[in-house]
Amino acid sequence: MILELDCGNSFIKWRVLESGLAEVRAEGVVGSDVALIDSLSALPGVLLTRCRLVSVRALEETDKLVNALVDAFDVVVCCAASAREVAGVRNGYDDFERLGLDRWLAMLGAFKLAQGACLVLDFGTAATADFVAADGEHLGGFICPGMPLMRNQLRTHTRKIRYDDAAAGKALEHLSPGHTTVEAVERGCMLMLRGFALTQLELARSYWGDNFTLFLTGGDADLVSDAIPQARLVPDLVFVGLAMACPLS
Ligand SMILES: Nc1ncnc2c1ncn2[C@@H]1O[C@H](COP(=O)(O)OP(=O)(O)O)[C@@H](O)[C@H]1O
Ligand SMILES: CC(C)(COP(=O)(O)O)[C@@H](O)C(=O)NCCC(=O)O
Ligand SMILES: [K+]
Repeated sequence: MILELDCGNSFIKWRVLESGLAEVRAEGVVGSDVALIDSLSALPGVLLTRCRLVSVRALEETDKLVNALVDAFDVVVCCAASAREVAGVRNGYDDFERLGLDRWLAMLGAFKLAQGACLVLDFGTAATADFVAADGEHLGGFICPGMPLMRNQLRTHTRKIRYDDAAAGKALEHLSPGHTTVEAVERGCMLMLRGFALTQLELARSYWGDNFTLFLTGGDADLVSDAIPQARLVPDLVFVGLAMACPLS
């Protein structure tokens, strides 16, 4: 079986596939290397042989995780690496190695699924936008703080904004102006995310009219999805690209 990992700045997204099949046997989201190994060890009837992984973490941190996986499961690990061009998509950064690998893989996945121009919006620790033209040229992108960074900046850098995560979830049941601190902050940050998304959508329209596909991905994608009904919500977009960057055959 194949283990797939998407190591973001906050969470590790994992899933286990049957070798040679697209079928997902098990999947999850964990906050640490130890929690990952524990979750995988607890899976009944799973024998991992290979692993493909993408990480936006520091090299030493990623190496540490790879070593832990090899020790625990004796897997052969393939780490996605930067490239100038894959599957018809051309990296648009001045220095192609500086482009976040999660962004790159999400673009590869999106271009494969769309077969044409696409806008990829990823809502994780950071919120990112990337534009890929119909000929596969990456036109560049934008990065801004995602929901966890926005709320934590307010909680850390003000004296009186304090609330816990449980209160945060409830505050987002509506989007009317808040009557409590938690409602005001959570709804305000959510509107910032939506504003970001709608601005990217306008830019894409100015480039391509209606001839493009808009993809939403990342753990907080559902915070903006009902504001953009025409978008395709593809939570595993990075994994689609990961399989392209690390073919295991
Ligand atoms: N099962 C989950 N565990 C943790 N966070 C989740 C989960 N499902 C959705 N989220 C949301 O996903 C966000 C993190 O998104 P993610 O794409 O995993 O970030 P990153 O790739 O930067 O680690 C969190 O702010 C949280 O609101
Ligand atoms: C922009 C990111 C921080 C997003 O990371 P994430 O929110 O998915 O954890 C990551 O793609 C990254 O570290 N990129 C390198 C800088 C760049 O893409 O220009
Ligand atoms: K991510």
